[in-house]
Amino acid sequence: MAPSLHPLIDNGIAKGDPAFPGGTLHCRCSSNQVVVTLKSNVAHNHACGCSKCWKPDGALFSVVGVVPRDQLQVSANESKLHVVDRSAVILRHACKECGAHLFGRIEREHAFHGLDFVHVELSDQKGWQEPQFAGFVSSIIEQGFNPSGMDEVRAKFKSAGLETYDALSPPLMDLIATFTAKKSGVKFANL
Ligand SMILES: N[C@@H](CCC(=O)N[C@@H](CSCO)C(=O)NCC(=O)O)C(=O)O
Ligand SMILES: [Zn+2]
Ligand SMILES: [Zn+2]
Repeated sequence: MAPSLHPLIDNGIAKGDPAFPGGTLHCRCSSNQVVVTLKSNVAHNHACGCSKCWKPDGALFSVVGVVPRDQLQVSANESKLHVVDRSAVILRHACKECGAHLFGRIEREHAFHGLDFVHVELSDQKGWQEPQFAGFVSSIIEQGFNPSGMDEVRAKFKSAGLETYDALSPPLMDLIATFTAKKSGVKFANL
């Protein structure tokens, strides 16, 4: 049987609504759920195979997008959140009880500083931007996925209409490299 990439991808991707204004995310506890309100849609939503992004049970990939951090607020049960790994670049705030990651925040100097990372499957609403690409695909091998299955994984993404990359998409890698270049004082050559 083909492996599950992610529930939002396995049975075909539902297109989002570009006019969707945002909504709420909630953790998976049966009571006293942590609730996060987003005042905008997500951007750069993507499947991520890295070892740190939160994946639903049985899924090989996470689906994660970003919102400006000033558009995100924790609306209920904030005291249930803890940071999973304080040494990571993205500080992932997860529910201590159910383990769902409500948001990831970057506090250090970084190309993506100011953006929070969120998982739209934690919302009951429809209209969130659909996944745009798959990143860190080869990283699933580091977590125990047999490398012989990678062709099938990449083919499955392709049939769902997603490009696969082993880091982020070219526009996002360009943003990171531009940030690094500017930080080191590089002067861009004129074409
Ligand atoms: N092979 C590593 C890769 C981890 C990695 O660099 N992940 C990216 C993408 S996460 C969302 O797209 C990253 O920026 N990580 C920073 C962090 O996780 O704090 C692995 O699998 O762990
Ligand atoms: Zn919870
Ligand atoms: Zn990731």
